Amino acid sequence: MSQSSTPATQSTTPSSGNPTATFRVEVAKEQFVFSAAHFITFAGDICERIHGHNYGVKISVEGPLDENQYVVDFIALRDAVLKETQALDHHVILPRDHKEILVTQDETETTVRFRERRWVFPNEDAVIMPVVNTTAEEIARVIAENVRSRTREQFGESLSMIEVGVDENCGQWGVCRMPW
Ligand SMILES: Nc1nc2c(c(=O)[nH]1)N=C([C@H](O)[C@H](O)COP(=O)(O)OP(=O)(O)OP(=O)(O)O)CN2
Repeated sequence: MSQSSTPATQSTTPSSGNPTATFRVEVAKEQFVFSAAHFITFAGDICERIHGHNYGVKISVEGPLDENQYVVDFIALRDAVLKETQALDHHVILPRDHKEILVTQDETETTVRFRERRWVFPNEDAVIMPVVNTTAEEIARVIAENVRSRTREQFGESLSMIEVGVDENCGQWGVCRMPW
């Protein structure tokens, strides 16, 4: 017989080939790109001009193998990340928690103030993110938290770690790693 007669759902000992092995799934697809505008402050009070990036994303999760010998299904993880990248694509990303970049919304418009400067966007163009500064590191954290909550029911509690990297500019990665 060319195929195993063992059904995929039969319980196996995780990492049965080598009990000391650990496993990780990484997904880094060309589709994981989002084009978005942002600006940050740095060095205390320097506020960048608004500008855009073609951000890239990669993700990995660590944990034991399941009955399929998967950490998690690539496809499920890929689709969860795509929901995040698609929600950010062609938007301006604004910080919710910055002390001086103040973001307010009325029924139609999002107004942003930094000292004497002011920017106004249609609400549908703006994503207000729960971050202090919209750095690659903080965007990575939010994507990691969102993917974790989106997939927790499906992937269960046995995973140990999730890590998301956000690339701002062809190799400049901010990475966030957190417990599952
Ligand atoms: N650790 C981090 N460092 C920096 C971040 C960051 O998120 N994490 N972000 C920035 C700025 O957003 C900056 O705009 C980065 O953009 P970039 O285009 O790479 O910078 P340049 O304008 O110098 O690049 P060009 O290639 O000249 O366009 C800075 N640091």
